[in-house]
Amino acid sequence: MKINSIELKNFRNYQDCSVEFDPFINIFIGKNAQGKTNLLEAIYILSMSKSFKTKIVDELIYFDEDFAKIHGDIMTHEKQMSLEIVLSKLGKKAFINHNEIKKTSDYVGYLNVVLFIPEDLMLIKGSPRLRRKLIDMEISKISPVYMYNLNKYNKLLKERNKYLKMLHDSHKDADTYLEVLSEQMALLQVDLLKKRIEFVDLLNEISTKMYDYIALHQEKLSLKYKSHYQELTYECILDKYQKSYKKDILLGQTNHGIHKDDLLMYLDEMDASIYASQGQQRSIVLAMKIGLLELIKKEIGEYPILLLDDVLSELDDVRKTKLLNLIQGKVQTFLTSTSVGGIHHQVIDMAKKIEIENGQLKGEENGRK
Ligand SMILES: Nc1ncnc2c1ncn2[C@@H]1O[C@H](COP(=O)(O)OP(=O)(O)OP(=O)(O)O)[C@@H](O)[C@H]1O
Repeated sequence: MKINSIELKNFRNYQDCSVEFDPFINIFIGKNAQGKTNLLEAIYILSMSKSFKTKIVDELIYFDEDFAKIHGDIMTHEKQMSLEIVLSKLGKKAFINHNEIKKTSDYVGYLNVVLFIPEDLMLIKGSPRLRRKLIDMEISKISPVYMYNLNKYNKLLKERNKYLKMLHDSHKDADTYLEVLSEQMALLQVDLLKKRIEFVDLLNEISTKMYDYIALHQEKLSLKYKSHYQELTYECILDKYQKSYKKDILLGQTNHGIHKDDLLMYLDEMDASIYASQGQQRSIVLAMKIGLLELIKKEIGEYPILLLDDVLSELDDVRKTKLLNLIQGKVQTFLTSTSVGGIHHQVIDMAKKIEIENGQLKGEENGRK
């Protein structure tokens, strides 16, 4: 899939912007704070209907304006489509081919992106929440049902935690309502967990190969999903709920479930969250991101778009070349850089270079190589 062009109105520091893209490599070049990441963010929002930087819609709208608009013409499965996101003080609206789409799970999936930002290095040593978020985001791109059920689960979890606090504060025991909430959550978890485990198994298979290629066969990467349940059955999950009613009420929260799970990473059986060096962490994240490109291609038959924000400077020449070899001629890629200096000359030669200054594209017609 590809984005042919994008138009922005009042988005971040872009008042009016329109740009056509190269089907393969596009580089946004500019000094600091000119709007390079903002442009990547716009593409990301067009894909996921939300930002990777903020939950506050107002921050996305040009100072003092009432609304922002992101419009993109895309090509997917050889079909041309238009996607549009309108952001205002009232929230956001999503449109496909000018028809409003109310449910996020019906919108996400037409334009798939894989994002790689410097903060992703935190995936290895940061909190399990980051790894769960990655799993959920990536499965949501390929499975609207998963996204829909996950939203339902999160709402139930919020409701259950609120109810547990109430039981705790009023010194009450478990009752029928807690039982009903637990049953509903157990039922949803069977499918959600199955999907997560399948996803991690597939990602493991691909990322292991990618790591082997990137890290020059030095050690073996393996990924494993960590769940709280012995068996993936409704009965087993519900039994665990029932056995932890007392503890849950005492602590006023649900102490197990997919919201507590983790993605474990090993290098030659050693826990990467403890032992991986900086270089190894970069290789793991890169292997996983390329693994995601391949996984999405396998699932939906097309490569997603790759967004690289400031990450090339984090990679050494060997990794840069390997990344380039893996995506060249296959994946539409957008990357940001303050200068062309840090970028492989092969990339520069074939890319469309888009210069950005203070929310304006410098001579769009000069953007071509
Ligand atoms: N809602 C907004 N309205 C107007 N300008 C905004 C808004 N949000 C952010 N900006 C401006 O956008 C600029 C930052 O843009 P961006 O993060 O894309 O920079 P960048 O070119 O990627 O820089 P760096 O190389 O430092 O990462 C800042 O000047 C900031 O003031």
